[in-house]
Amino acid sequence: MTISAETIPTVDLSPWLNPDASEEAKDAVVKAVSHACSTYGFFNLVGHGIPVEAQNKIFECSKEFFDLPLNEKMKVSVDKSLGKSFRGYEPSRIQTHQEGLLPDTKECFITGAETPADHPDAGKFSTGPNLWPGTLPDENFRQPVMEYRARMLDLVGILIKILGQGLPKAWGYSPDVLNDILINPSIPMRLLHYAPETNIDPRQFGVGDHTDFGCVSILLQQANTKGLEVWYPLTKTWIPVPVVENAFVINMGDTMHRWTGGHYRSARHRVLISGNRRYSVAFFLNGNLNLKIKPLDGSGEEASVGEHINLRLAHTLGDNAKYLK
Ligand SMILES: O=C(O)CCC(=O)C(=O)O
Ligand SMILES: [Fe+2]
Repeated sequence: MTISAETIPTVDLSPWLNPDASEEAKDAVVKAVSHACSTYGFFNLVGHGIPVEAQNKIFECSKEFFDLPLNEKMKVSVDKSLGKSFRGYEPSRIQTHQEGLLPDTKECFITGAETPADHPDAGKFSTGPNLWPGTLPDENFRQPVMEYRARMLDLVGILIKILGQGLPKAWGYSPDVLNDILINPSIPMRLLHYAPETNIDPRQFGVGDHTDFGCVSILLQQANTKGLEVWYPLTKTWIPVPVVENAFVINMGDTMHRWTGGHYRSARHRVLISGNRRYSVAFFLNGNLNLKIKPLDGSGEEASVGEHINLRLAHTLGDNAKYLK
């Protein structure tokens, strides 16, 4: 694979999923993923086996939801979610990632693992029942959203195994070393909508310069759109993340960065605004919130996954962090 400052790599997962593929072919997938994550922290994934119909369906769900009148969307706004579960509609201009920037223009609809309200953990950070808009029939919205989430959970499980195998051999860990992150994981997913903007202020972004908080993020970009960029420190430039046909963008978050002593890089990224509408879907493996992780390279202190992520989210919400209290 060539290192190019113009774009991020594309990795083909199909040999990993093919029971007849050779060990060499599977090993080449591990090497390609590991290289992409340690160099860029970002790559496009093809050959993942998730049908195009499932990708189109989730965008249909997004359109149905975001087309609702604001008062309907506000009926499921995040301030109505149980305790600190942080589910439902987050309106535009709520989250600010850097001092000096204006709040993000994106609006989003957040779901997570479905935990009933009477479960002992319901209401804890990122844990609880989802909020579903009453006006959208289950079969048009709730069911396909939950089906898509299940596909993402399967895919992220595969990625965690590959990432575990791709860690430096000199560290001496079993390839299963990352697997505990998948036990009862926090897995928020955001349907995202960027409305066309006419007044373009240089401090305004769809999503401002940030890193993701969790372990692994899986992003689906709408075809024929642009705006996502990733910071590449070697050239000190923002690299556009192109929409590759039938691909998911995979990126590493802060928890993975910290866990691997920075070996897998949580890269800064942002979404530019434009006069064009854009939809995307972001699935985040935060992981098991109770898990205590210590950098695998021996470089730092132990930290709990949940505390780390809660603090990072609260910071970006500023006054709106009341939703987490
Ligand atoms: O919409 C996108 O392309 C990226 C969204 C993103 O970075 C995020 O939600 O963390
Ligand atoms: Fe992000």
